[in-house]
Amino acid sequence: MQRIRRALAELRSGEPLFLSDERDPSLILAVETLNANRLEMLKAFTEKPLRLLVTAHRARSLGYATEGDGPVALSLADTPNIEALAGLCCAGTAKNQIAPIAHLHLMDTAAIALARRARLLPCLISASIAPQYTAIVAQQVIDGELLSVPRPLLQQINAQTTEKPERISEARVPLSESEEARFVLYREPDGLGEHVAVIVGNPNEWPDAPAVRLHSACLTGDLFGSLRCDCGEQLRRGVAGIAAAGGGVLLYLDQEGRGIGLANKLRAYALQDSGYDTIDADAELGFGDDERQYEGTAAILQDLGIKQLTLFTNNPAKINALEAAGISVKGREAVLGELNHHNARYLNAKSDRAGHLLDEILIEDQPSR
Ligand SMILES: Nc1nc2c(ncn2[C@@H]2O[C@H](COP(=O)(O)OP(=O)(O)OP(=O)(O)O)[C@@H](O)[C@H]2O)c(=O)[nH]1
Ligand SMILES: [Zn+2]
Repeated sequence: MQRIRRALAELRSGEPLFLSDERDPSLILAVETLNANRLEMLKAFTEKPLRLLVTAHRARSLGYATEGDGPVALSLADTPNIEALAGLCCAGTAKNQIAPIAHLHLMDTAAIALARRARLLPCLISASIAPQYTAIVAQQVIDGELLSVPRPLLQQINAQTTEKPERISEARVPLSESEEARFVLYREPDGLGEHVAVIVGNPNEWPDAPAVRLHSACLTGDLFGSLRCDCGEQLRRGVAGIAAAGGGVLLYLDQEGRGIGLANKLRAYALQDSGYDTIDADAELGFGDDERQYEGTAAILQDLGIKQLTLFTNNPAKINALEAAGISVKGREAVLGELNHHNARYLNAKSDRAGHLLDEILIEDQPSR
């Protein structure tokens, strides 16, 4: 776990990682952190063309006929240029500069999972280390200049998401929508994610299936009242609804941008301003429709003693995810925000493409801007 945490930090700060696989020892770097020096450094260790690792979503949006969820490796010409690389990772002008497909290495899938977990663009550059440089790389690892990530460790990256968040601290926080409220903070085992359970009302007086809302963080909507989405209203109405239903929990989940992080959500917003809808924009960036995971969420509910609940949501996928994790969803209540001309396109896409139950507010299709 400690090494995975360090690997996430290295990747985010633009340091290379040494993937110490016997067959294909290589250095990887996140493309969004690339600069001319870092690119030269990678090239200095290899005699083969550099490879670009992208997700299946990104490969498909680049026009590759790939099936399944696994990543795709592209073979880069001798002198890849940073702008063209960025264009291959993120919607840009590079679609006509299609590179040939390269061989996948055993650690590629886990490496892409690591980039996702680091909430970076899931796009990595990889350099196979030429045999004459392995001793230099080994020395850098010994000197602490380079972090080595062995294959078994990297393969744990997905498995670790099933570890339970830990209860850290709590306090009474009266809210305008419910004066009787306590905030309980849970920390993910990787030490990065933090979720808050807002306990509304007195748990001893809750109904048998207490009201629960799983609210995914939305800095723009929750804090600033962004008109691009409906989150801020849903947050406040969620607390009020839970209080009116006799109490329960609003879980404020560290899942900004449907799990892709704020940096990527802002990238997706920029794409939406050039015509993509919310789902296609995420696909252009290499992400699926919804990258959120709910195993930790179910563990928090269990820690709070909740085995059955009434869910405040319009998203059937959340009901399915909780049921799959062993929590019984006895009923559903809608939590609606307000339709406006900035969020109409977003809400329509959620209804038409992601199956959200929003008929009550989607009276008519309005232009987005
Ligand atoms: N990637 C991405 N995330 C967005 C966008 N707009 C809002 N979000 C995020 O979406 C999450 C909220 O998801 P929604 O689809 O609005 O609602 P939900 O949580 O699935 O369902 P409800 O329970 O009905 O609210 C928050 O994490 C927001 O930050 C967008 O255009 N792109
Ligand atoms: Zn929002």
